[in-house]
Amino acid sequence: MDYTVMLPAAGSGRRMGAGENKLFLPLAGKPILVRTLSVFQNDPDCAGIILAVRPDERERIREMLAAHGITKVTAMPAGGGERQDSVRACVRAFMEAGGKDDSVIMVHDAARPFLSRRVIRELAETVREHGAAIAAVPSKDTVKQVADGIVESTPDRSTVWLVQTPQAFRAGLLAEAEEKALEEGFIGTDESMLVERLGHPVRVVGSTYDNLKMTTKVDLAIGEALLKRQEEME
Ligand SMILES: Nc1ccn([C@@H]2O[C@H](COP(=O)(O)OP(=O)(O)OP(=O)(O)O)[C@@H](O)[C@H]2O)c(=O)n1
Ligand SMILES: C[C@](O)(CO)[C@H](O)COP(=O)(O)O
Repeated sequence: MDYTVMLPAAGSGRRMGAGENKLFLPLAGKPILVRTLSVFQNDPDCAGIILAVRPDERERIREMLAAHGITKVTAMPAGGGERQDSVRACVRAFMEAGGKDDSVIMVHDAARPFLSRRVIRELAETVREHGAAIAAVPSKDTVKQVADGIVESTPDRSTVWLVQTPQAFRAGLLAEAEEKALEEGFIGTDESMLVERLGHPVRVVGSTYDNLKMTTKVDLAIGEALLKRQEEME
């Protein structure tokens, strides 16, 4: 089941505090960006990768792709100030290159190198039928809504899911949701929020707890430990 992946990689890694884009940091010897790209490079169902980059990093990334045998990147549009702008640049590049409204596209954070092929497959199958599907895990913790340091409410935990990427959509649906958000000045923290605003139902596919986003130094340490365990099991 073919899909094309939109990979926003144009962040600054402020919370990682590395002084450069965190995607260049090594995770057990390989840059985080290369680890994430390799998942899609090695997935026969992935027809292509569109990578949003910071213009001043384009050349360095090009060299990295060549050095690591990543051949599926078909476009590298300039990312924007917000993650959502970077994803929109990818979707526009996809459509301009002849992408069809009913093509399956996935959006995946370049900073999440541990996604599983099983989740990608289930998302692709679900989106073919329903148009929109996201990866998520049930919350293991009790969640509170808090205002000014005071608990306002406690949502029923059985209804709370922690959302990850990939998030998969029919291309035309996501493009419409993004353009509406742009027109209305709405900024969401994921693509699902934009599609929800169109009133389109978004399905949830059960993912794995190790599909972590490398956001802070603690995540890097956990990532190293996960890779070590994987190597020991192989
Ligand atoms: N303007 C932006 C912001 C983020 N991203 C990408 O979106 C993904 C998830 O974002 P996040 O983890 O927040 O990355 P950063 O923005 O780099 O980190 P921070 O918010 O700590 O600065 C990353 O792959 C990041 O490169 C992007 O392409 N364009
Ligand atoms: C899209 C996302 O990864 C879902 O958890 C997340 O919302 C990205 O958030 P960030 O603000 O870029 O860390």
